[in-house]
Amino acid sequence: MEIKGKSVEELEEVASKIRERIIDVVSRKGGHFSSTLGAVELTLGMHYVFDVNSDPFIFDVSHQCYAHKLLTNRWEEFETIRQFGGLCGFTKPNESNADYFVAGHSSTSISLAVGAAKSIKLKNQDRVPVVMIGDGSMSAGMVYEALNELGDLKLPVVIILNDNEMSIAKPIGAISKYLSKILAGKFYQSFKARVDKFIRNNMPEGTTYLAKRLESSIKLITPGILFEEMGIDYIGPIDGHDIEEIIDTLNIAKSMQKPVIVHAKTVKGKGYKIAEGQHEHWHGVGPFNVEDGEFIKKSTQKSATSVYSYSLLNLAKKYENVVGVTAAMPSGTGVDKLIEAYPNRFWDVAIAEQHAVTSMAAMAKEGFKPFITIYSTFLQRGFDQIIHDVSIMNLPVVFAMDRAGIVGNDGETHQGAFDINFLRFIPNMILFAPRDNETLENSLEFAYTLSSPCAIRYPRGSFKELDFKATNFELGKAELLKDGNSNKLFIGYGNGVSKAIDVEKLHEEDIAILDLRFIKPIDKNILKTLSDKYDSWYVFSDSQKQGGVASAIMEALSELEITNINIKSFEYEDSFIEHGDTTKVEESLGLLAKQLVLLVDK
Ligand SMILES: Cc1ncc(C[n+]2csc(CCOP(=O)(O)OP(=O)(O)O)c2C)c(N)n1
Ligand SMILES: CC(=O)[C@@H](O)[C@H](O)COP(=O)(O)O
Ligand SMILES: [Mg+2]
Repeated sequence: MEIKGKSVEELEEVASKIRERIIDVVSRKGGHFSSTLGAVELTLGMHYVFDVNSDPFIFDVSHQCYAHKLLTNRWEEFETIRQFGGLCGFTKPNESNADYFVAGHSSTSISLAVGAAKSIKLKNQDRVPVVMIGDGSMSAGMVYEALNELGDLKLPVVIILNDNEMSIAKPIGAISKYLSKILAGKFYQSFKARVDKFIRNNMPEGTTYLAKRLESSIKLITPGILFEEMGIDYIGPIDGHDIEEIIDTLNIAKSMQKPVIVHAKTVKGKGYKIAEGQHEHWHGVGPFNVEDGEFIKKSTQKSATSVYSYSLLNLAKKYENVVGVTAAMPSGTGVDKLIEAYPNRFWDVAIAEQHAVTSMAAMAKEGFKPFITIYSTFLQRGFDQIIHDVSIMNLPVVFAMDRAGIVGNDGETHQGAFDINFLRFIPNMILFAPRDNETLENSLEFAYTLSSPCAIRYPRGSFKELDFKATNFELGKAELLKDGNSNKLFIGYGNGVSKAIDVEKLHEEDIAILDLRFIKPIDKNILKTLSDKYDSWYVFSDSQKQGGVASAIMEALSELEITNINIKSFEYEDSFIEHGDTTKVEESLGLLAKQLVLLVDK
C-alpha cells in the first residue's frame, strides 16, 4: 500500500483500517495483539519517511510487525498469520523483501542495524537502517553492546524506541524506571531537585550565583542523557500516536546522518479499549469475542506450566533455600505465583537470560537452591553462562525448561528443539525429564536433592494423562513401563513417552516400552539387559536428532560394546521447524502416531 504523500487525515484513516484488520483477524485466529496495535502510527511513520525497498526496516522481536506486513502487500494473506503454511507472526525475509531479517528473540535489532550501517558505508550507498525496539527489549545486554559500538562509530541509524511502559508483564529494572521518568517528565525535575539539594548541603552560603549558573546549565541536561553520553543523539519523548509529530521527528532524525534514538510514548493495545494499557494477557492471545474481549478457547486440561508452578510453590514452602528467576516471562512460566508468594526469593530479571543464569550461579555458591524457569528456546541466550558460571564450578542450579519441543504458532525462532543437544555435552550436567504431570511434580523434589547442575524439560500446553503410575526418580535409572513379546523396544524420553505409548497401541505387536528418564547419566545397565531381549529399538523424543537422545543411546551401546542393536530415531530432522498448530506441524514432519506406526517394522 503506497502511503507516501498522503495527508495526515488520510494516514489516520489508514491507521484505523489497519487496526480493524488486526482486530478482526487476531480475534479469530489468535496471535500477538496489544504490541502490534500500539505500533501502528510508528510503523506508518517508518513507511512514510523511509524507503522500505532500500532502507533496512528492523523490528525488534518483530511481534509488533503486523501493520508493517499489512502495508507491504500482505493485506489479504494476513488472514493466514501464524497458521501452518501461512504468514509468519514475525518478520521473515523469505516471505517478503520488506522483512529485512528473521526475528523472534528480542534485542537483536540494534546489532543488526550496526552491521547494516557498516555494510552501507563500505558499499557507499544512500540507505539508512531504521529500527523499532520496545522498552522491554531495551533491558537485554545485547542492546548495550550494540549502542556501545554505534555511539563510537557514529553511523547513521534511526532507532525508534516504542515505549509503552510494558514488557509482556510490567517492565522490570532501572532502565525501565529511567525511561518512565522521562515519559512522565519527572527526569528533569528529579535531577534538578537532587542538584538543588546538593548545592544547599554542600555549597557555602552566598553561592546562589553559582547555583543559578549551575541551574541554567542543567537545562542542557536532556532526558536522554544516558544515550547522549554514549554518543547517540536523543529526541523525545514524542507522542507515538501523533502521525504528524512522528513524521516530522523521523524526517529530522533521518537528516541528521548519525545515530539517533527517537523516544516515542505509546499505549500498548491502542485502538482496542479493553486491551489498552498494562494488561499482560493481551500480549499474546487466542481467539476472542471482539464485543466483550472474552477469550473463546479456554483449554480445560491442566498445563504443564501450572503443574510446575504449583509444585515449585510447595517446594519453596518446604525449603527456605529455594529461590528462582524468570527472564521477563512471569505468567508464561508460572513464576509470577512464586514472585507473589515469596518476593524476596523469586525475581523477574527482565529480558536478561545471561544475567539470570550467572546471578543464580552466585546464589547457588552461597548455599541457595536456584530454579531458573525459562523457555527452552530462550535458554539458548544464556548458553555460555551455563558452562562458564554454573557447570565448571559444578553448582546445584536447576534449569526448568518450559516450551520444550514444538511450540506451534511461534515457529522457527521459538521451537524448543535443541536443549537436550546443547546441554548433553556439558560436564557435570544432569539431564532428566518427566513424562506426565505427576512425574513433573516428582522431578522437582528430585532436582532439589542434586548437588550438581541439572535440567528438566516439559512441553507447551499439557502432558497426556498416562496409565502408568508415577514413580520417584533415582539418579541414572530408567523405568521399564512394559515388557513385550516381540524383538522391538520403544524408548521414550519426556513427552516422547506418551508418543511411544500411542504408537505401541496402534501396532499389532506387543512391544516393550522404556521411559529413559535420564539422558545423563544414562542407564547403561538397563540398556545392556534389554539388548539381550530386544534388538530393534525406536526412540521417541520432542527434540533434535543430531546429538540427541538416540545419539546418547548409541554412544552408551558403543561403550558397552553392544553391536547387535538396530536403532531408529523419531526425533526432529536437521532443519528448522515452521510455524503452525502443533498437530499440523507434527503431521507435516510425519511425527503423528498414525504416521510413525507405519515406520515400525511389522
Ligand atoms: C531473548 C528473549 N527473551 C524473551 C522473549 C519473550 N518476549 C517476547 S516480547 C517480550 C516483551 C517485549 O517488550 P517490549 O520490547 O517492550 O515490546 P512490547 O510488547 O511492549 O511492544 C518478551 C519478553 C523474547 N522474545 N526473546
Ligand atoms: C514474542 C514472544 O517471544 C513471546 O510473546 C512468545 O510468543 C510467548 O510464547 P507463549 O505463547 O508460548 O507463552
Ligand atoms: Mg513495551
